[in-house]
This record gives sequence, structure tokens and C-alpha cells, in this order.
Amino acid sequence: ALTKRVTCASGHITANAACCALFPIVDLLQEQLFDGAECGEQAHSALRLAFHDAIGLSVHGGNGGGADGSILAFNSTELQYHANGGIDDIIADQFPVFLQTNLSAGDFVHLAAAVGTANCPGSPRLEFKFGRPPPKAPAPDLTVPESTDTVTTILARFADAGFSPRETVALLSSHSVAAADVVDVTIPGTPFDSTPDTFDTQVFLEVLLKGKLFPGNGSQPGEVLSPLAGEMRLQSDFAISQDPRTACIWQAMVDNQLLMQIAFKAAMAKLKTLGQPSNLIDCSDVIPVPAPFKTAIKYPASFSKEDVQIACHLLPFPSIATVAGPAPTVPPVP
Ligand code: HEM
Ligand SMILES: [Ca+2]
Ligand SMILES: [Ca+2]
Repeated sequence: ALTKRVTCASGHITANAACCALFPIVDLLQEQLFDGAECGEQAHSALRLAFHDAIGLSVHGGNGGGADGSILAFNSTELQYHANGGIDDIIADQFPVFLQTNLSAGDFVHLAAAVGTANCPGSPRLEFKFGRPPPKAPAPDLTVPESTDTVTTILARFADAGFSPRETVALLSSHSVAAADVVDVTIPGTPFDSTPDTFDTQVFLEVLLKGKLFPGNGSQPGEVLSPLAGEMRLQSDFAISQDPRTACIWQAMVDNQLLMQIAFKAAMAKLKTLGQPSNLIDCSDVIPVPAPFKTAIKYPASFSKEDVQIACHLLPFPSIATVAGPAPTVPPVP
């Protein structure tokens, strides 16, 4: 089959001339938002922002415009919602960059998420579709799930936005490049796995390890015992890992980088276009190619299969090596 190719004035090659305008914006994002293509806090938060924007939609209608950038354009409303705690920082970082572009808020938020995620080694190269119209109104409150919610509530909210339990677990791969600032405000930047700068399956393993401690100021709402000093475990991640509706999907991700990449990429493609016109232009080739995850995941030092709270008995548990030495303390994301 013939693939259409356009060479932009800048020399970049893309599938559609309309995408040429995006290459300089990708460079702008890398320089001004992502500290020169890092998988750091801004990249993590740009991904979270895309989720909190897009999930504001119901397939039954009347619940917001989905992936429309409403969270950026109507931030004074949406930032008041409890579930958007901590989102103020990335809005403040993105807004001045957004104003230097002529993109719609939706295109900006979802381009930034794809570029930021690409900075994380091991991530799939996410799609980017171009041409979202400006958002019409803020999303209503209570569309974003919270870590205090039950699995039933969470799966019902995702289903209402069009996602199956399998897609929901796939989207939670994002917690491999993630940290919490507001779950326990005494320990900002506390990651959900020991490798928050790598998009690996470490989070699916570590959430299954026996909990021992709370990393900061005791037990907070939406937090449960973590296996490692310096690591935060969300109650919702743990509950989803143990629930019969999701446990085997969760466990299947452990040490299966390719499955995670394929499932996350597909679910994100859906998320990033929720509620948007079907005639968006495919500009996926403006997204940088992520570095590969070259090694294998390991148990953190001192852990082994003995410590895994296996909740799926239909699948064999993969055989995984252990890092040598004493149990680590996971450093915060700076
Ligand atoms: C059951 C659904 C989910 C719940 C309850 C949940 C909850 C949370 C919470 C409580 C935090 C920490 C916020 C803070 O204290 O600063 C967080 C961070 C994060 N979440 Fe989720 N989340 C869910 C699903 C998702 C999805 C679907 C995505 C993306 C596709 C996502 C991406 C992220 C990222 C990247 C961060 C880290 C942000 C940063 O490090 O700045 N989450 N999530
Ligand atoms: Ca929205
Ligand atoms: Ca990780």
C-alpha cells in the first residue's frame, strides 16, 4: 500500500501537511515544559491531566465534552473539584506555553500528554489526532474517579465513559510513571513504583507485594500499606489488583512489557479522542519515538514471590529475579 508522505518546510516528514505546524510546538513543549525531554514531574502530570480532562464525559450524554481541553480552558471551575487536587501545578506550567500556540485547548492538552509520555523509556508511542474544536463548557464535578472509591464505583464510572475493565487496567499502566503530591502532603513526589522515570510493568508487580508501612504521615484517605519506604500505594490500585473482575488482567501485565504497551496505547487512543469529531487528522508521526525498556523488571531487593499477594489463580505467576542487597528506600520525584 502507498503511504502518503509530505515534507514540511522544516524538513520533517509527515502524513499530512496540516501536521507540519505541530513540529515546532513539540520542540516548544520539550524546552519549556519538559526540561528538555525528561520523564519527570511535568511529563507525569501532563499524562494525568489528559485523563482528568477526557474522563469528563458520559456515553449516555450530558456529562461534559470529554477530551476537549476543558480542564485547561475552564480551569477555575474544574480545579475546584476534589479529584483534581494537585492538578493546579501542571495547569500553571502549561498555560503560558499554551498561549504561545494557536492550538485549541484540547489539542494542546492531548499533544502535551503524548509528548511527555514519549519521554518515558518503555512507553508506547501514543497516537495524536489533531483538530479538536474549542471546549464549550467545564465538565461537571464527580466524573474523575478517586482512590477512596470502591472497585464497583470505579468500574461503573469507566464504563459510563466507554471503557471496559480490561481498558481500565490498561490505563492504570500510567501509574508506572507517577507520584503523589496531595494524598499525603508531607511527602510530595512519592512514587507509586520504584521506577517512576521508566514506563515498565514494575507498578503491576509492586502493588501486589505485601504491604508493611505508610511512607509519610501515617494512613491517609485513599492510601493503603506500601511494601517500600518512600513508595505510595493507592487503595484503588490495590483493590483493583485483588478484585476478581480485574485481578487476572492486572497480573497478566506483570513482566509483559509488550502486552502493557499495546493495551495502553489502544486505551489511550480512545481516551484522547473521547467526545471529539471522527474526522480529526492523524498527526501521530509528530510524536517522538520513546526509548525502549531494555532490561527486565525485578523484585526490589529483599522481595520474592513469597511476598506476592496472588489474586489470579488462572494464570501462572512469572518468574522474576530479585535486586541484590537490603530493601531500598524509593527516592521522591524531584
Ligand atoms: C481508578 C482510577 C484512578 C485513580 C483513583 C487515580 C488516582 C490518582 C491519585 C490519587 C494520584 C496522586 C495525585 C497526587 O496526590 O498528586 C494519581 C496520580 C497520577 N495518575 Fe492516576 N488515578 C486513576 C487513573 C489514572 C489514569 C487512567 C491515568 C492516565 C491514563 C492516570 C495517571 C496518573 C499519573 C500520570 C499520575 C502522576 C501525576 C504526577 O506524578 O504528577 N491515573 N492518580
Ligand atoms: Ca474535558
Ligand atoms: Ca515505573
